[in-house]
Amino acid sequence: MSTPANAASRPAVLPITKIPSSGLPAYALVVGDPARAGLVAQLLDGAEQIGANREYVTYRGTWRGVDLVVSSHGVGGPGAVCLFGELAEAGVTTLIRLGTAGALARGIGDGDLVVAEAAVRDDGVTQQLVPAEFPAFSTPEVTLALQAAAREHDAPHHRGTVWTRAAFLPGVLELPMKPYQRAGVLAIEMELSALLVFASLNGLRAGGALVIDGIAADDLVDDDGNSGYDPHRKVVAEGVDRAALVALDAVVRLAAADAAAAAEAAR
Ligand SMILES: O=P(O)(O)O[C@H]1O[C@H](CO)[C@@H](O)[C@H]1O
Ligand SMILES: O=c1cc[nH]c(=O)[nH]1
Repeated sequence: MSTPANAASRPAVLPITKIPSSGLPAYALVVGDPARAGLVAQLLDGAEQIGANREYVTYRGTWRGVDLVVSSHGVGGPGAVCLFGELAEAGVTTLIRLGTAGALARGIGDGDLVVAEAAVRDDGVTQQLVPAEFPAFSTPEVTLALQAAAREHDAPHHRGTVWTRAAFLPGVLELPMKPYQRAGVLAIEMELSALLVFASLNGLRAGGALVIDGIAADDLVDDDGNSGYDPHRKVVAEGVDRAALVALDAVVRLAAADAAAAAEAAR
């Protein structure tokens, strides 16, 4: 049998993340911080690092019998989309962002989890992929799996919309924090809408579980311009540990449902 020219020339690893170019499992957790990817990998059975380049560090392993990858995407939507694209090319079809975020609404405490139903598209990249009116929404079954897993782990959690914003802190322009707060947006972070839109455009499933690391960084800057943003507190680390288990168990729930659907289809 002859080999198609493009298959013969396919690289063993992909150029931006250096992950294998094919054969990855269907499920991925994506996180901003490479150290967080390592932390999740430590929970997995048989974890091995399968890629490391720039801010992108990827591990593969098994959680409760489900094969999955965990990858870091760094800070910001444009770079994160590079990871999502290469994961999809290599075989991933479901992506859950396990991130951190600042609280925008009252009643959301440090270490709490926000399960995202949708995101405001201020990510600075998807405007170049599809018109701005296109929605950024989580796949409903991913949202429900995350919520069920959060309940199972007694993790304090909230479900709703988050604001994905390219600018970590504002410059001289006024950004619409107050209107989004009045609209009920729960939290602010920097990559989720890029993931949700990328997933929609590519027929993938996606969602987000975000650990609250304080109020929005905008509101933590003092009169002298010093930032009080501190995502390194114990309450946040404990929230991340809890959220990692929630996200992994959400993957188990999705995998079980996928297996049942495949068995049903085969009958
Ligand atoms: O902790 P991660 O997942 O990186 O998420 C949040 O933290 C970073 C800002 O410090 C941004 O990437 C933001 O989205
Ligand atoms: O992106 C982020 C993360 C935490 N807090 C913020 O205000 N923004």
